[in-house]
Amino acid sequence: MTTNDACVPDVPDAPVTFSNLIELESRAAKVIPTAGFEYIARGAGDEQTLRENREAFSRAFIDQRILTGKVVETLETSILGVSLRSPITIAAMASQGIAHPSAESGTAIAADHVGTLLCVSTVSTQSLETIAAASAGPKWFQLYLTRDDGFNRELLNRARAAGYTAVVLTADVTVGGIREHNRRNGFDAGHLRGNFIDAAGNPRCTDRSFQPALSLDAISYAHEHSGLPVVVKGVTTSQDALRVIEHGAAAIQVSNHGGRQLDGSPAAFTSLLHVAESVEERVPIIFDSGIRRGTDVFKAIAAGADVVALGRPVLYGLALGGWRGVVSVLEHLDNELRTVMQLAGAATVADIRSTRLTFGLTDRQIPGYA
Ligand SMILES: Cc1cc2nc3c(=O)[nH]c(=O)nc-3n(C[C@H](O)[C@H](O)[C@H](O)COP(=O)(O)O)c2cc1C
Ligand SMILES: O=C(O)C(=O)c1ccccc1
Repeated sequence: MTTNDACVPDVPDAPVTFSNLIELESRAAKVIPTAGFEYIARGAGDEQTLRENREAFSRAFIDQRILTGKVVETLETSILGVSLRSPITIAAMASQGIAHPSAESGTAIAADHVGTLLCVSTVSTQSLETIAAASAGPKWFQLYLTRDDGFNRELLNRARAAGYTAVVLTADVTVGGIREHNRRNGFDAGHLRGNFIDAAGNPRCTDRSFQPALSLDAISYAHEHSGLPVVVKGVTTSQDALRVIEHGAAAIQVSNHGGRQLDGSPAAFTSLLHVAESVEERVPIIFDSGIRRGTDVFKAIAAGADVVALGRPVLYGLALGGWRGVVSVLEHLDNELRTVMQLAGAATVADIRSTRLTFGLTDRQIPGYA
């Protein structure tokens, strides 16, 4: 037994009440054992990028439109043919059994309940088939390429066979990020990998380590062996956005992995501003890293994202209230977004897209400042 599975909380499925998603973190810290909590909550290195993911939103302001006569009509939207009740989807997150015994199945039930999309990690606690069977809702499969080619092909086949409708190729984990807390805590989630064992519990993969030499060929590889559209996750620059689109990406996910990989990379929101301008709507854009408020969702869409993906708060909801806790988290963020839309004069997601953002001036830039 390792420190992280010492006492996974078996909290009953029940709605969770809270004021905002930020305060959920300290609540979750009380129920998830320390090693697992730090694995989820913290970032790489000095956590400069983790902090900046939040800070960047506070420098962008929403140009409010008044006297429009508009009332919020719908939050509905779609991405790669998937209809969503709201532009808020769930990011791929590994080892969800750390947060709650229902693990990814709990998250899948919640996603279906609220009508959103779930992205399932290669390194999920439960197998991708178990998670697919837990709910009927739409699912994408997040791919980490291992060094075992046969296993990679098998995974992609399994994902298609189980009904996943896209592959999300994560490109920013060519090696694990520098996460000192995990070393200090002796944290190892390696035993929590449902896709890497067969029904009898035997290993399915000869070398579980991830492929460090990822190149653009991985896009066509993932597409050929799954027959599914490929989303490239971990795009932070315009140049890379254009390169992956040229090499067949059906969509891109602007993300810095929630500040868990390259510390010192810019806020994902800062990256989005550049990337969206260069992409010019050639492919849809999914955005993640740092979304905690309805205003963040609004700003990301106004900056050019089609949908956002929510990370850590989903696991906090799972830890605090099982699948019903995840529903509380998603509904809360939807409600905040609805209020922000109404105040800003946006009746639909398309209206959010056409809202302009203003960027904070420093005192010295304010006209008339001496
Ligand atoms: C506990 C945890 C596990 C994660 N595991 C994966 C993973 O297996 N694959 C992946 O592509 N991203 C993974 N991510 C990154 C998320 O997909 C997403 O980029 C990030 O959490 C978004 O930032 P946020 O948590 O600030 O919302 C993980 C994130 C967390 C918090
Ligand atoms: O922890 C993560 O963010 C992550 O993506 C990951 C990478 C390798 C194994 C497990 C999770």
